[in-house]
Amino acid sequence: MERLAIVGGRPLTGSVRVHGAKNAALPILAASVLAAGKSTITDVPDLKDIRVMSQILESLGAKVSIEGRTAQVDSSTIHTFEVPEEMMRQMRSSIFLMGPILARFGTVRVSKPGGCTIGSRPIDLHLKGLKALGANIEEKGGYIQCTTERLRGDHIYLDIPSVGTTENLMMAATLAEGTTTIGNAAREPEIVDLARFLNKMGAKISGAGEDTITIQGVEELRPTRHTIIPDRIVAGTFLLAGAITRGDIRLINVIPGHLGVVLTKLREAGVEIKVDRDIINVRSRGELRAVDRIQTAPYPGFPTDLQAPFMSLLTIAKGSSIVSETIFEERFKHVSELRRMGANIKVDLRTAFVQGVSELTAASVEASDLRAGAALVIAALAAKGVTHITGLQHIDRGYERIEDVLNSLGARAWRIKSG
Ligand SMILES: CC(=O)N[C@H]1[C@@H](OP(=O)(O)OP(=O)(O)OC[C@H]2O[C@@H](n3ccc(=O)[nH]c3=O)[C@H](O)[C@@H]2O)O[C@H](CO)[C@@H](O)[C@@H]1O
Ligand SMILES: C=C(OP(=O)(O)O)C(=O)O
Repeated sequence: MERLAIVGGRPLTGSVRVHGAKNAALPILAASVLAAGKSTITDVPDLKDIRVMSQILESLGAKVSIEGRTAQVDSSTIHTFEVPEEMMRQMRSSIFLMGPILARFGTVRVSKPGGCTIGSRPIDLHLKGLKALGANIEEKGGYIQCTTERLRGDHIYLDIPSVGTTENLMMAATLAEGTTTIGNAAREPEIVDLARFLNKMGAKISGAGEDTITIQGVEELRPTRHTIIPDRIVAGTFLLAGAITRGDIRLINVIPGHLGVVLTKLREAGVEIKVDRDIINVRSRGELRAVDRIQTAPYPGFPTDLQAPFMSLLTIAKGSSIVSETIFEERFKHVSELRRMGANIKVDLRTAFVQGVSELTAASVEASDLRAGAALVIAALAAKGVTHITGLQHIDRGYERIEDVLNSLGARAWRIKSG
């Protein structure tokens, strides 16, 4: 088992370049299945989930090469239309293969996907949408078999603006006969990036980033080249690291517009934020102040993926803050670990009441999921003493060598291997 040791209390200073977004790269890699031929995707982050996605693509028969942050996927050699169960279980994003394989080959067999344990995370909306597009779906022995002659466009309304469902259906509809509309679609920037990739492949998608997306089906797509957008959740995490350590850091390669409400809440907390095109400077000198309410919501609302890391900042902000999680039922697992570090947090169902304390103290804590892990890293950077964090496999799903980046900003963090 590996753990991360972090010495708290060192202000972070310097510059960091934000890597490409995991949540854009994963569906885009899956979308490369839609066209026979070699697509080139740049600024693909070097993360565990990306390696799992590339193994899945290879298991289907695609040729994948990743050098640095450039991935090339040649989908002309795909010969298998089933994703092995052990790979499906490794991450939620494995479900992104369902729409593209079905649309191109007329058949696909997958099992229920795994992923972070932050709630029940069913896939009913994905299946309902594919059925509306004419797929025959049979669920047996934990597997889901989908078949179709050719998908047909239809009007779909999502009961919840689900990010993954919007992406899966948008990919599937590109090769359907006729026009599909997706109402109550999710509007996250990663969906817009996927639509840009698909349109470069020859798809006819309009309205991505808005409430209703329209996809006019085409006969065939062609491979293309694309650069992934910067990761707004990683950017937000480093902004919080700068803020909690009373540091002064500069983030390069960010799209500030993707972080609107996060920047507003940081300013409310007394953090100085300066934006200049694709650069954000964060400086934290005065007192950190409690924030009246943070309520997670689909984009452009406050991102659920930054709820836990932001809560770490609030643990040492003066006054009482309220944090409500509306997207996932079990996304407060960081609370018990933050309490071990001295945080004063009470939880009532999906709302946390955070009473700021004067300081956190180091402890041994466990990351239960990716962003809970990020929250513990943020807290450890400010805590008195040396914090030890286990569960690093979760953190490595979303952050490239996090300790190296932190150390380049003046932190002291290192991995310890133990039996
Ligand atoms: C790889 C990726 O992009 N992951 C992101 C994506 O996850 P993901 O796409 O899984 O999240 P969704 O937007 O689909 O989930 C939103 C809500 O809808 C529910 N739901 C979803 C699908 C379904 O078929 N039925 C159903 O009930 C979920 O349980 C959840 O309560 O969006 C989440 C919400 O912004 C982020 O936290 C994740 O980081
Ligand atoms: C929950 C997340 O990822 P996934 O949907 O891949 O589990 C996340 O990125 O915070």
